[in-house]
Amino acid sequence: MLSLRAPPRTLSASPWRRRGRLDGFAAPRCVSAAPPATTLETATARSAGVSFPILVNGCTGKMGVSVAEAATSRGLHLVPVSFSSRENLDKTIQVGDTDVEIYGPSAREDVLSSVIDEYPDVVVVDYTAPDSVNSNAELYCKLGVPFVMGTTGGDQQLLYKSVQDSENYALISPQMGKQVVAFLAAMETIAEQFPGAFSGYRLEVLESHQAGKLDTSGTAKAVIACFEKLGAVFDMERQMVKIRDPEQQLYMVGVPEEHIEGHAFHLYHLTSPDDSVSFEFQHNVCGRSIYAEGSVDAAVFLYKKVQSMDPKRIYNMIDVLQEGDMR
Ligand SMILES: NC(=O)C1=CN([C@@H]2O[C@H](COP(=O)(O)OP(=O)(O)OC[C@H]3O[C@@H](n4cnc5c(N)ncnc54)[C@H](OP(=O)(O)O)[C@@H]3O)[C@@H](O)[C@H]2O)C=CC1
Ligand SMILES: O=C(O)C1=N[C@H](C(=O)O)C[C@H](O)C1
Repeated sequence: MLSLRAPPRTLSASPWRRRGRLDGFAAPRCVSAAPPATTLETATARSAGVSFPILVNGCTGKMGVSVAEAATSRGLHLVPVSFSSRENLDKTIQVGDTDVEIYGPSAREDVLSSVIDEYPDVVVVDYTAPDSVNSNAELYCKLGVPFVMGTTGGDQQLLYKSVQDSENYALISPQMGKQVVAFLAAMETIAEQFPGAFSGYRLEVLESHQAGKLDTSGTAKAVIACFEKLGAVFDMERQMVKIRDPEQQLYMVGVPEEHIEGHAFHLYHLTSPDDSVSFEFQHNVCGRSIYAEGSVDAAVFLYKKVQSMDPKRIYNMIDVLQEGDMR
């Protein structure tokens, strides 16, 4: 177990350690996960003309249940079905007034087909696990059901290929939080307009998430891709600092104790070749409400695209933001 006095080796040469208690990595003041009632009312009113069935896959998990709750709060019809990687779970999850029945892998194709028969305009939102991204996407594409892929990891190239080949509708994004999506959009714009502007700069990246997170942050990977276009050099395997130890998160990163089990802190530090210039960017999120609300925005956006038979078919959250469809 690592302590403040003995920082992890991976952090030993980093700017975060030089600052002692990572004091620049301060947590936001996180109060409540629930948005104020007035915001919900506004959102419900805004999506009043749009109501459709939504199936959230991964309701045994934390994001799945948060999205299901946000969807019902926004007046969408939650399909009372979700899937698990476990067979014969014989479990229901209560979300508001809905009892969501959980099915195992062997039943998922038949059950999803029946759902599509009953709710032909259903949209699926997927928050499962990195190792199910591709097989789940294959199934949604095979059955022609539009889906929002919030789950990170898997083979992203294959994911896009499955959607392209099937001509299905999908929205894929490792990041659903509006303000972080805006930051990512800004990074993509800078990278496109000024490629090589940070040539030779050293990049250091730290990401801290709850211990149960299986993969490296998909958001960090997307931001790093932009820094690479800007000319910074980064070796994902060797240089990425992933913090999953609650003690380090509490004492070194500064995550509030109540958010140790649900946070996403990211820090990117750039240093010029002669050490005379440095840049630092951070986005620190406590809880999951911004992703849950963004996921519902994504489902509403995708539903509208399907209804209007939009030819683009594959979208990301920057598309949603650009069309002014994020609350
Ligand atoms: N895009 C974004 O903005 C965000 C993305 N994420 C991503 O969402 C994913 C889930 O995160 P989180 O909810 O915190 O993780 P959890 O571990 O809490 O939940 C994931 C759930 O997926 C279930 N699961 C695993 N395999 C399958 C499968 N094949 N079919 C159906 N369900 C399955 C597991 O349940 P069981 O054991 O019953 O199978 C588990 O409960 C991660 O990839 C994370 O990175 C998270 C936050 C924001
Ligand atoms: O697993 C999480 O929690 C999160 N995953 C996403 C990612 O991998 O980028 C988004 C956010 O960091 C929360």
